[in-house]
Amino acid sequence: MVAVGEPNPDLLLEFDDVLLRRGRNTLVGPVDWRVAPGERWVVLGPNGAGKTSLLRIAAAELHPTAGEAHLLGETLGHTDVSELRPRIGLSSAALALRVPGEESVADLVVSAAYAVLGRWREDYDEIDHERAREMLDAVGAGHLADRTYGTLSEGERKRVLIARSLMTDPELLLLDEPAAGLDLGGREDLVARLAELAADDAAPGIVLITHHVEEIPPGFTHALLLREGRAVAQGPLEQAITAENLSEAFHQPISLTVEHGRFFARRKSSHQR
Ligand SMILES: Nc1ncnc2c1ncn2[C@@H]1O[C@H](COP(=O)(O)OP(=O)(O)OP(=O)(O)O)[C@@H](O)[C@H]1O
Repeated sequence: MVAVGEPNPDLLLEFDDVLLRRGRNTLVGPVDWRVAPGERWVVLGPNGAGKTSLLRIAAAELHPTAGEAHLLGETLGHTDVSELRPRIGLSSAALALRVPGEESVADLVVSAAYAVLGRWREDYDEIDHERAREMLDAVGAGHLADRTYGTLSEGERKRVLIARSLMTDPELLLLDEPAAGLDLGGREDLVARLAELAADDAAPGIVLITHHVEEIPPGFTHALLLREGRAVAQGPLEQAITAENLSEAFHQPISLTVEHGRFFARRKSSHQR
């Protein structure tokens, strides 16, 4: 029996009535949300729904204004976030923008082990270099190790940043719109890689943010649909991703098809309504 207010040690993430306000605006919440080990979540919602804000709390980058956020058995506001953050892998557009163009891919990945951006020391342990190579291989980017970040395509950058976020062997992996800006081939390639990661029992718990149901990799298990900071639906994927819930989240009539574990959505034409 876990006392109220105490983190449940069996959960990776536990949000109780989490609320995030900036000025008069409520960006998130109140939201209750639980992520257990082995689960692969997608967080879906329209622009401005609060997805990135929610993820930044999950990354221990922001504290909730109200409610309680427990991460990996620790409670935000009652723990040293500098010890918590290395246990959480994060790949986001904000991080991508901070990477210097001249940074080598191998250094960018290996430096994650030291929670720094940019290679700040000359010598990393060989074991770190080996792991960096393994992580790059795991996302199909092993051949890019000697390139500089600035020379990579958008799709290659996304894969390298995911390799970096896996470097510390995190318990929770947070991916903020990893397929944004990718062309069709790049998206499909990334979705396939993420499906492989999702199927890997040794992989951490995963939370992936997207606007598009087409980007949900097969093997993902749960979904949280957000609208105006609140959960429209959450739970096992097939129960949460429905035409009805998507219509509510995106505030328009949506029709949905599912083929071989992939979802496809479009707006209903007027004669379908
Ligand atoms: N510091 C801030 N002060 C006030 N409002 C903010 C602040 N940061 C974000 N917002 C607003 O909060 C809302 C949620 O933003 P957030 O980036 O979390 O949404 P999102 O679902 O990730 O959006 P998108 O899909 O467009 O990236 C938006 O309306 C945004 O303008």
